[in-house]
Amino acid sequence: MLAPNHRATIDATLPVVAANATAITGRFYERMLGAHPELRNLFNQGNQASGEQKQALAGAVYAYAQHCDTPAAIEPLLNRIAHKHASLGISADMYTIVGRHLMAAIGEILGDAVTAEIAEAWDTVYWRFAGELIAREAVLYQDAGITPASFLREYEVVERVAEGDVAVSLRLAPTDDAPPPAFKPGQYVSVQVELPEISLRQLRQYSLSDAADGKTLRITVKREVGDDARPNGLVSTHLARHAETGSRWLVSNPFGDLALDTGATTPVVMVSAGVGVTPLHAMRRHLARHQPQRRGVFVHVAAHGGRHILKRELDAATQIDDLIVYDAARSEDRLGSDHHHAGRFALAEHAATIVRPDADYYLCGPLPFMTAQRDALLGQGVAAKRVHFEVFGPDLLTATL
Ligand SMILES: NC(=O)C1=CN([C@@H]2O[C@H](COP(=O)(O)OP(=O)(O)OC[C@H]3O[C@@H](n4cnc5c(N)ncnc54)[C@H](O)[C@@H]3O)[C@@H](O)[C@H]2O)C=CC1
Repeated sequence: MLAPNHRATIDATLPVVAANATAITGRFYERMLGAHPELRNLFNQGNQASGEQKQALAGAVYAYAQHCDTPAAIEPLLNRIAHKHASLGISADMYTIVGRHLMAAIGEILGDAVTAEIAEAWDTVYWRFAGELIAREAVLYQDAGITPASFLREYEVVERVAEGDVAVSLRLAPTDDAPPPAFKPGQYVSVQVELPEISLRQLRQYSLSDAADGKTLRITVKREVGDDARPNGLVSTHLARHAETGSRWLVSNPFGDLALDTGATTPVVMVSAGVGVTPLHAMRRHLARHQPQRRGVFVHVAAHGGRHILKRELDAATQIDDLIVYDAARSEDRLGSDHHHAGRFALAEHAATIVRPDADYYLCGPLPFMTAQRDALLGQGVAAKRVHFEVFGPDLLTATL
């Protein structure tokens, strides 16, 4: 529990910090990356350019300050961040650097309004937040048998398969003799690439798109085309271009808390759009291989057959009912065989197929898609704790819930 005087100060200053949150975190990144340019490698340059990174940090710190005395409310956010940090090799000493620049940025943006008492209360909140993450990350590293200094391992691309017009699946085998680490369906790895064009090394997370086979890991990478707000996906474009069979890459251990409960027997409902299919496809493959009697529904939304990622692997025999939706179907797409619904997907229209007693629901896709499906499921009477989702990239959904 925060001390009562700190709690009162935090509650009194939350509105002004919230109103200035993105200015504070924007200044924080400028200061910190100016003083420690090497840390630029750790931050997604696309998210920096679009401003999503600073919104996400602001959302996380704000949510923590508000809810830190109610662990149940804050637990999912802390776990999600800790998993992401473990996939990036974040070490405990980095929190000192972040803390110093975050407190300095608060002082710069809010000026004289920051009394010694206010600074002390926010410093306390920051260090509790940091302490919670450091502890969780230490456990994740220990369980994986790695340290932040040894979080990457070399893998070779042993198979490369085009997924329609938009993506490529890469099967990766460790170059040492040991098998790859075990993982849960739904988890992701970070892949490191060198980008000489921007003099940076970048790490990006990719969901594992197949169930474990004890020999390889598979990722599926979509070429991300940019727009006014964000540049082309530098890392995915680089991988799509250069990750030929035989090429070698540094890859993290699998992490991620959006994982199928493989010990349960209750129905599983997977709802994805676009490349968001990847973690849910791994769940589907796991069910086909290891729990063929477990029932469920696999809903996937793509524009059309050419954009339907992992389409060729849908036929494994399972108790899973498929609902494939093309919302911009082409003339060659066959309704009834390769898709079951043409037109915009609205979950409520398919509630009789999708909503099942005792089911767990996993959502993955663009943020507006996940928000719409979550709202629709709650509208159908599904309990919020049954709806699992993970925002890839900065966590703007948690910030908006
Ligand atoms: N583990 C994870 O959480 C992963 C998440 N992702 C995320 O998934 C997203 C996938 O993006 P793209 O493939 O570019 O998807 P996209 O933008 O191509 O959309 C896929 C389909 O969903 C439809 N759609 C989008 N919003 C909708 C809504 N609100 N209601 C109904 N239909 C909707 C679109 O019309 C389109 O047919 C990315 O934002 C990525 O960050 C990707 C991989 C893994």
